[in-house]
Amino acid sequence: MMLRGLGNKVLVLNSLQAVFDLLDKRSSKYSHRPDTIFGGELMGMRDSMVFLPYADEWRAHRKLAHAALNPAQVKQYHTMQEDLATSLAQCLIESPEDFFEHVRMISGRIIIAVTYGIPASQAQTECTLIGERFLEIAGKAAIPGKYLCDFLPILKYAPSWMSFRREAAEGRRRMNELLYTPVEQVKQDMEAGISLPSLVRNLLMAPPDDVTDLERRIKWVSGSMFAAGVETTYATTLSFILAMALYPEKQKLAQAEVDAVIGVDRLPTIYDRGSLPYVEAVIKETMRWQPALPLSVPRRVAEDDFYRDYFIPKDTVVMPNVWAIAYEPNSKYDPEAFLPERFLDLTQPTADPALWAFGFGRRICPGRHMGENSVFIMIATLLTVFDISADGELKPEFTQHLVRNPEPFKCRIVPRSEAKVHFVETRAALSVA
Ligand code: HEM
Repeated sequence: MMLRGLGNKVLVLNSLQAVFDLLDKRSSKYSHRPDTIFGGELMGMRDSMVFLPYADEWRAHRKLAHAALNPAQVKQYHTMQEDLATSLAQCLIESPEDFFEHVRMISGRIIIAVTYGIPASQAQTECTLIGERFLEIAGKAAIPGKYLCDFLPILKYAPSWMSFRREAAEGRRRMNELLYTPVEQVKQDMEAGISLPSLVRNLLMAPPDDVTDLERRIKWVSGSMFAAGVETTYATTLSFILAMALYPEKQKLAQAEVDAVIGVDRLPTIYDRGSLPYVEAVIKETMRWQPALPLSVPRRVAEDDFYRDYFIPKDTVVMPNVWAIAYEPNSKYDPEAFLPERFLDLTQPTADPALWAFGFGRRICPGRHMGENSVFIMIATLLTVFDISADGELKPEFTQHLVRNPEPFKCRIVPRSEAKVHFVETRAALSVA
């Protein structure tokens, strides 16, 4: 579907086949990002990995990200992720009604811990808050049409006292704080010999060959991790809590599997992932039922192209309509229903969200292995320790941002037994993160 307006052209791709044909098979033409005036130019986010043009600078960032986030490397972050999932359980035992804030703070702390290795201390909380302050403005900058200057680029020359110019300047200041403060902390910790394993420490100690201008690039890569990793992890975990409150019978089935496989005398670990197929199906169904990025992250076509007799002009913005892929009609399973079973049925396969939720081709999410582990350990820990149920009538509503989050809702999150509370306390006492 092609949309045109105010001199812009937007191509919406509504099938997995079309998305693969263009974004995967023709990666060299379809791997650019659209330019934005507010976020990209005025705030300066154009230099972050998410928005960089598909060129050498982006390749250097991806090389650093791959060195730190490939499947072998992410294993060293398992303990930190498990510690922080336990922290989430502790917070929920203390004040379950604040579950939105707790999931948000722990999603941020996981990224800070893995990226900078800063332990759970004032320093880590401060870094998370620095990141959150940046996201307040960056999140708005990513909403198409939020700022008029993105449609009328001439407005970028407006006087600096105008409110959107002042907001962009504040966004730039907050972004610089996120880029510099935590990396400086890691360098100090390394000098003092107290740094923990982290993406930044590993890259500073053993940079990949051929990457020059290392420190500046490490700052950008690590800052991009926070911006790209927090909201998606948070949105997926909150959608899971909402699903469990709406579909208690699915929660019971997942809890029965957890109890049978890991037993009733410990908390889950990331190594349990392969032994919990129903829990994995619940996670896939959560990602399908409410995709965190329903229009993925837009691309821009580098040159004129033809596809199935259609002409796609240079600079067209391309939106992979992940929502349409997730809700593709299926003769056996209603796309509107929350049915993890669809992912266990080999006779009527449903496209696995691993194929579309993390993006496509050369720009596929570099944090997907880590993100999947974070989501798994938070969800498996919640299923082990708590019963989640609706508190009054639940009408699911979602934000209309690039990353789609549930709007505030109420639910009860109650420990399943005193013994579970005890495991959380015992495990928390061993925590280093
Ligand atoms: C459930 C969790 C996550 C989901 C659903 C998700 C999804 C996505 C998607 C759809 C894209 C766009 C890819 C494209 O253009 O085709 C993306 C890009 C990106 N993600 Fe993730 N992500 C998640 C977690 C993370 C985490 C934990 C990190 C960092 C540690 C991360 C870092 C990034 C970065 C840096 C990019 C930009 C890549 C580029 O433009 O080259 N993501 N992610």
